[in-house]
Amino acid sequence: MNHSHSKALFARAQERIPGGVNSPVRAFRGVGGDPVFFREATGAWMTDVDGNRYVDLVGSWGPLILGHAYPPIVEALIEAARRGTTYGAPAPGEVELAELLCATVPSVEKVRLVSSGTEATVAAIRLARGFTGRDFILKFEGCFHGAGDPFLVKAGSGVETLGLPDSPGVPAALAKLTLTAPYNDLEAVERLFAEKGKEIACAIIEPVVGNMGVLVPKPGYLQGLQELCRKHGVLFVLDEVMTGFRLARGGAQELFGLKPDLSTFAKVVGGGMPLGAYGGRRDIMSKIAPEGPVYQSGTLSGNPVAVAAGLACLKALAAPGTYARLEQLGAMLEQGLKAEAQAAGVPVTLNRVGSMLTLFFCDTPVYDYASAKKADTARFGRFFHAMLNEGVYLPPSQFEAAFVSLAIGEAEVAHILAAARKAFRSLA
Ligand SMILES: Cc1ncc(COP(=O)(O)O)c(C=O)c1O
Ligand SMILES: NCC(=O)CCC(=O)O
Repeated sequence: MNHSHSKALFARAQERIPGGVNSPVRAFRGVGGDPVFFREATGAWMTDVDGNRYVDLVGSWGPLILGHAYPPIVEALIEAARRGTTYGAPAPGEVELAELLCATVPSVEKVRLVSSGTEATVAAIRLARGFTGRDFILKFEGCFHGAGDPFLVKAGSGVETLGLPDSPGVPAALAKLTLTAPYNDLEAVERLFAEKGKEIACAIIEPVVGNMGVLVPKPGYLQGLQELCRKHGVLFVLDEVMTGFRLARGGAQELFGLKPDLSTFAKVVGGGMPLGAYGGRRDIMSKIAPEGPVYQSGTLSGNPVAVAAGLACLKALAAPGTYARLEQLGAMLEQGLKAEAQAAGVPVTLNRVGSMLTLFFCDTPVYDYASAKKADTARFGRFFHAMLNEGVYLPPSQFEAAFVSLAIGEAEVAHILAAARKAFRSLA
């Protein structure tokens, strides 16, 4: 594959953009080599600036559950843009989207729209602190909740890929307020709450983790965490930025029967446009300004073009069979990838929930941060490049989730598995 135009653009980009990218995970630091620049994408396929084509298993890191340039979304946002790209004043679509969110996710009684997942999680933490009057928060080792200060402590995703577990620039006094516990370990939370429970405003968690690769919650783990939170007056915050509208229409909380106090959303809810949301219990959400004293704002919050894309996306996902189809596609890939790895004699652990999956290059189970770190990242890097060369775009890090979209059909599944056969054999 020729990547000369990508290489030339990357050289220029590095002069003027830190690391040549506008978000660290896009650089190929976790797999080596230079990132590919893209010029267009439709459905399941992306075309790079050199004309190479790839089946996309990144989906812009989660939003593109319907594939690229899904026509009803494109039409909705063109139509919205014609009526003005932003008003800085309320508009009907915001009410419609808020009502739809509350109707779809019953724990959400009131919701505020923002422009990214990071904004949603930062606001949810401020609100939890403002509501409880407590300063500490609990997060889980290797979980990622965006690039807000409170979360850059034992964070996953690009922070893990680059080996920057605790970012400079976050004052130590602030980082000290973020407590951590291993994912999938209730006893650790029990011990922590026994000691410090009364000072902890909230526990925030990725219900199914995507940001150290996919990790599946042990049976009863999330329910147990919810109970422990209730017992200690700690707000239970589900970060559904990746899982919302993806694992089920009502997100991971529907799948696992949870009732969080607050939830955060982004990615799918914006249909590929910059849109996030946080919401939950009415009494808690009523503390947000101007109804209450906890301040949070945004010039482009509830942007009419983003809202139109979000509404079109959520309406399309309401079609019968959506989540069964995503499960079927995920299962086909899981079975096929495992079979190809086994045939080539390459040990792997494949974690999957619905349309989120990660192939870990290790033969031991992966259920927390420590076990994820056992994966052979150098081997993943070689697999990644072999797949890229065969026209499959995977997330460029062992510690990220691959996302399956509804644009993937039987032909794309066959393409991915044929590429994997070659890629696994090249490792053996
Ligand atoms: C679980 C989770 N929470 C929050 C975020 C932050 O979202 P954004 O990148 O839109 O700020 C992300 C992804 O970045 C995420 O995966
Ligand atoms: N796991 C990474 C993401 O979900 C967000 C992508 C980004 O940080 O650019």
